[in-house]
Amino acid sequence: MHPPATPRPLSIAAAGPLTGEVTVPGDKSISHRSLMFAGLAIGESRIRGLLEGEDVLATAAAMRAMGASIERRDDGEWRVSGVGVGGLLQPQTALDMGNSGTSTRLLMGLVASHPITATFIGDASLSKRPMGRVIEPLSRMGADFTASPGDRLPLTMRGLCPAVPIEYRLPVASAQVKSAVLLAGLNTPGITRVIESVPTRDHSERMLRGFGAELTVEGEVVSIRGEAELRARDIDVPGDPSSAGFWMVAASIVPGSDVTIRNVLMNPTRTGLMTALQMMGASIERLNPRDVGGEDVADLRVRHAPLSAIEVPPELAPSMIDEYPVLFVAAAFSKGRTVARGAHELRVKESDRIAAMAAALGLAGVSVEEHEDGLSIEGRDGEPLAGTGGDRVASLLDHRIAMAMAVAGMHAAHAVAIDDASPIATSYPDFIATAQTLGAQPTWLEA
Ligand SMILES: O=C(O)C1=C[C@@H](OP(=O)(O)O)[C@@H](O)[C@H](O)C1
Ligand SMILES: C=C(OP(=O)(O)O)C(=O)O
Repeated sequence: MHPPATPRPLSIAAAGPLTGEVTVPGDKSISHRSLMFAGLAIGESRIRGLLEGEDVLATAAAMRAMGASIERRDDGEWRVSGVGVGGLLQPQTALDMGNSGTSTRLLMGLVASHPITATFIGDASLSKRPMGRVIEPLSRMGADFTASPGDRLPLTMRGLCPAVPIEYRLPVASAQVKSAVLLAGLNTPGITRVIESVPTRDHSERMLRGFGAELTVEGEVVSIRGEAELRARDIDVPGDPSSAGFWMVAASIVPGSDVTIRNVLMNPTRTGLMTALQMMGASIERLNPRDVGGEDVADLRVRHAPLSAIEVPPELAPSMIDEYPVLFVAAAFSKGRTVARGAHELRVKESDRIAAMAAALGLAGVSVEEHEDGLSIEGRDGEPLAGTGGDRVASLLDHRIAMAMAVAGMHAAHAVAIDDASPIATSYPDFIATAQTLGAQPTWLEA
């Protein structure tokens, strides 16, 4: 198994308004896919703005282990020369996926239709997450699996070439499962179809088309023609709306704040948090809207505003699935009781995010009711949080819990302490430094 990182306890307390400009790192979903698709394409792709977080670096290492040439230049641009669809090589050692569900499930899709055997391992968090949701369709396409009990990592899979095209109706709203099947379809003769009744992020569809795959979306049906040839291209990765979400909430809850977040991806499958915050009364202005490589991008100016509780529409869930932890923080400062249901998927992320946030907010003095599929939160109508006293919030190897609770600390009478902030490096290595530039005062504690 992946060795655990040394825990890095952190404390954060109110330090006045947050002001200034931030640039968030490249979108995580697009970064993973850039490396995978460029790694399968013919020719050299150049990628600018890649997220250099641990999750994406795990994807880079795995693609290298299967033959792609991937280099980072000193100016931050990444150059990738691919192996061609069908050209992935047998990895010589186990593929270490670290903490990353996206790397694991999408790469399993790629391996499924190549004539190679690969072992996937991950950290303690990833090793608890369900892989049956991809094992099931990929087995139908002909891949063979030996997984740990409960269809978990470590697992070894053997791809089949040629694989069998399938038509697959997603039993769960998941872009990772959709993408795994489409990626397996890339090297499968004929047409592979995925039917999704609830739309999820569509980066695989947009980007595969951009790389030259024959992919169509008709209503709920996504179809890809296999034995595709992908051609290298240049990619500018826009800023990650999930990372921007922390500053949207921080600026909304800390009195006097005025923060501009530059270059944020505004793909409508990703803007659910912004919609929910605006329903709560947040002041978020979309500035300078533009198109970057086929994606909508804008700068966001967020100013402090009193927030009101809402019933979070469950249909927003897929477009804000990773943002619930920080939405729960916004709810804790709102006037009234916020109810967020229909988000059962949160139980199978890096941690059980429903239980983790109920415990974390409870420790910081917020009254929370846990439901099987969400939380109800009694808002404090703008009053600062009490803080965690002598206790520390458990981040449970989950970057989003650590960052959400750091945001909560930015409007707390006494510090919010977090037992381990090291998971933040999986998706947002500069988060703490950025918090400091905006005026927050995080302090590292003794382990
Ligand atoms: O496809 C992707 O890039 C992702 C899909 C989502 O997972 P699910 O497909 O499990 O909902 C999301 O939580 C994850 O952070 C990234
Ligand atoms: C769920 C997440 O990522 P992954 O599934 O890739 O681990 C996340 O980033 O919140």
